[in-house]
Amino acid sequence: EKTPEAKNEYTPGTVSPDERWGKQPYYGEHQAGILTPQQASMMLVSFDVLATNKADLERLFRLLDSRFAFLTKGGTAPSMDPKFPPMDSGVMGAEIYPDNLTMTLSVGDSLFDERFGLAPHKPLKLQRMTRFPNDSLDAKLCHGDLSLQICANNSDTVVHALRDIIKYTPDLLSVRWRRDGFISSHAARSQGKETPINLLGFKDGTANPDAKDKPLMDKVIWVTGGQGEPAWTVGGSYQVTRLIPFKVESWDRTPLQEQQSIFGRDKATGAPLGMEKEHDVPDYEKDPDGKTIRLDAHIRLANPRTKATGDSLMLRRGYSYSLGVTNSGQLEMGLVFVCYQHDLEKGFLTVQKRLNGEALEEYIRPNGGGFFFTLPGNKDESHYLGQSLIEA
Ligand SMILES: C=CC1=C(C)c2cc3[nH]c(cc4nc(cc5[nH]c(cc1n2)c(C)c5CCC(=O)O)C(CCC(=O)O)=C4C)c(C)c3C=C
Ligand SMILES: [Fe+2]
Repeated sequence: EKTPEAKNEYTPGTVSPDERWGKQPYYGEHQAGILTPQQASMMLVSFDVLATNKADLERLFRLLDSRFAFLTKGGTAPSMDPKFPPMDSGVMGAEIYPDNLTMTLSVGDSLFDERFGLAPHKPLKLQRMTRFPNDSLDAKLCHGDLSLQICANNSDTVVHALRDIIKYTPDLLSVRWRRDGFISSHAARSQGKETPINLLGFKDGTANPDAKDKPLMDKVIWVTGGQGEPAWTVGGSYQVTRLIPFKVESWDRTPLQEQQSIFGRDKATGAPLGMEKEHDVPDYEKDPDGKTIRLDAHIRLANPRTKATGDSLMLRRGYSYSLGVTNSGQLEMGLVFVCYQHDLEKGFLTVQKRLNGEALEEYIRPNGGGFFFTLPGNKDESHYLGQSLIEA
């Protein structure tokens, strides 16, 4: 009798006949969930660490490592002794499918305070997120000792993974804030070929650097050593998270022409204005006065494509969110902006400074998020995630 997995004849790297058997490798030089093609469902959870000494922080990292390894591999839910609480929440049934689950752990600036003696080992560019001019930050939605990005094909898998982590860490972690996100399952199934559309109706992610280009990823995304970074950070990356509500009621009453000029792209095709195809590259030298793509268009400010600014500075991995309504009756929806880069200053901070004052600001007001450093991957079962930091 074939195992259920064999029946589905799943080959790693392909879409399984039953997508729930899709598996992302857990062990490796880098954590999964960064270069992984975006799964349909995500959750971003920020935690305060309750551990008060380094030994307990190590226990936490070891525990998270073993739960991540189990959940991303999948398996049968452990059997239950009715005298004890069930080992598993049971929300996925008897079979815990891997479902392309990735769990990506990052550490915040506050983890390097006096509690664990880690201050001398802080990543060089890691800092507490500060307010940008158009922000209206809600303290309850900002920062955290840890960030956990959970992504999978289906949201029940994501919720199951969160419940598992919470169950195993009552004395070690407390949730600070969390946000659920989604992209269309059609875009997710295309494995990066189809660009997801955000809740302003624009393709979002088109000009991302090619995640399959390893030399480019080593240049743009991963800390590779030197440049004053502590040795333990090699293989990691800076993670920026921003919660960005949209004023969708006003946006939906804004003329198409204005919407397109704000981004600098055609809404239907995603092509830069004046061009035909989504992946055509704008030539700003031929448009110095912004007659075709205005000078304060989002894509032009984000990436002016001059020799001085360079090209690909970050990998964006954003998700839409949709909650209820605000106290004043407005739809509460927007973008969970997530990006990764090897240098927080050269990446997000430089780009965000250029975006300050952009035309899009009329329709957005960031209210949360934080800056984190994504730990290097755990290379094999004889190690644990975060070991290089604990042993630094
Ligand atoms: C600081 C970094 C960025 C923030 C914050 C940001 C917010 C933000 N972006 C969109 C929608 C789109 N962004 C697009 C392109 C784009 N955005 C950034 C950076 C930030 N965006 C970059 C670096 C780029 C690429 C520019 C380029 O190389 O040409 C696009 C166009 C399509 C694409 O390339 O993805 C859209 C659409 C929203 C809605 C938003 C916050 C509300
Ligand atoms: Fe953008």
